[in-house]
Amino acid sequence: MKTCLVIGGGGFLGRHIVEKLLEKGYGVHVFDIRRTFEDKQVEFFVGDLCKKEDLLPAMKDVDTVFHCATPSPLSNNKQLFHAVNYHGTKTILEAAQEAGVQRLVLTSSASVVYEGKDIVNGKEDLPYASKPMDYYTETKILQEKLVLDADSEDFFTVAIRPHGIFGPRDPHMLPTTARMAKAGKTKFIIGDGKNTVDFTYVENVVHGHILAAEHLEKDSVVRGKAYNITNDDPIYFWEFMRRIITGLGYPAPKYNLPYWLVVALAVILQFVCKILKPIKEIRPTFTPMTVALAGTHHFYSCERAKNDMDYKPVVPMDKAIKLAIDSYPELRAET
Ligand SMILES: NC(=O)C1=CN([C@@H]2O[C@H](COP(=O)(O)OP(=O)(O)OC[C@H]3O[C@@H](n4cnc5c(N)ncnc54)[C@H](OP(=O)(O)O)[C@@H]3O)[C@@H](O)[C@H]2O)C=CC1
Ligand SMILES: CC(C)CCC[C@@H](C)[C@H]1CC[C@H]2C3=C(CC[C@]12C)[C@@]1(C)CCC(=O)C[C@@H]1CC3
Repeated sequence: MKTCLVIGGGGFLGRHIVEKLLEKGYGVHVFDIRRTFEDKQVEFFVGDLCKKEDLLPAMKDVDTVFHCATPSPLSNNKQLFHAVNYHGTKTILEAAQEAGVQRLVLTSSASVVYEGKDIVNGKEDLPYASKPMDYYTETKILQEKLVLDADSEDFFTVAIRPHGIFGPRDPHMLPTTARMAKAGKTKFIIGDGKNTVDFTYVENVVHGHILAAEHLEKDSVVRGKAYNITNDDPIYFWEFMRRIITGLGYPAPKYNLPYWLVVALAVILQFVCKILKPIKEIRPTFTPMTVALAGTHHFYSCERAKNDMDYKPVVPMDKAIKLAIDSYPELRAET
């Protein structure tokens, strides 16, 4: 593993992987649809991962590819998800093999096994969701299968399944929560507030990716496998949210709403949005998927990563929450 290419390296997780690779002395190429930062140590390639001719120059002399590009998981664009996550990943695999790349680490998602029902200490051998709740999950499943099936004698692959990533420059968790808090929409707890979930600090996710890449050798057990990577410290969803919301200076959620009621409202809202789509595109924060995530248990075992690649989180939850909040002074409530 000498020169690495990070596809999606201009995004949240990708850029953290880039920073750690540089710190560890690797050569780094970045491929992304737009340039998001400048760094003299990095060769930045702007292009569309759906185009092999865009990818090939970025893969020259690269031995390891990290693929962590995706359209926003909170979008509902079926065509875009299929084009980028499925067909684009196929194109990446073809280009990588043509360019002589030896290893590919995919950022998958623990959500590939989640379909809105409780998951308690879920292991990697749970079946893929038979009814994925959104196009994001549907195409993450297709993508992961493609990548794991591509493992071969001279091209080694592995998939990392993080869950609920947060940290500096996170585009979803803290910004969405702060926006809702500012609009006075975080007064309510969905369900009894006792559902336990994983939230994972970005540096732990990076650590899991780099360990996987460093273990990806000919006789390694990690080849062709998926690995859950979490903080290994499940927390009540609403305790985590309370700490983020109050940490940003907003009042804690305090009124409970029945879970079934909010699910029903989200399903109705989704139906209304579908009808209105030709006239006006609306993207509600509360979809059946986000409501399910807020009201069910979903936490995962990382025993496999501990056993096969000696994984252990490097940043504990208390410190992670503090670092994340401190990194976002602009999201704080005005006083
Ligand atoms: N965030 C989370 O909680 C979790 C994320 N994951 C996975 O982690 C990975 C990284 O996610 P995250 O860092 O949060 O996402 P980001 O949106 O921050 O990063 C993804 C990057 O990919 C770019 N991209 C999108 N389409 C293309 C394309 N066609 N060609 C080239 N680049 C493209 C995006 O550009 P642009 O922004 O312009 O679209 C963006 O820079 C993804 O695979 C995601 O599925 C897994 C579990 C949880
Ligand atoms: C309920 C509100 C106070 C706060 C809303 C927060 C949500 C925006 C986030 C809570 C769980 C998050 C999550 C993801 C995106 C952001 C949340 C819905 C993912 C769907 C991102 C992509 C994945 O692979 C799985 C994540 C699960 C958790």
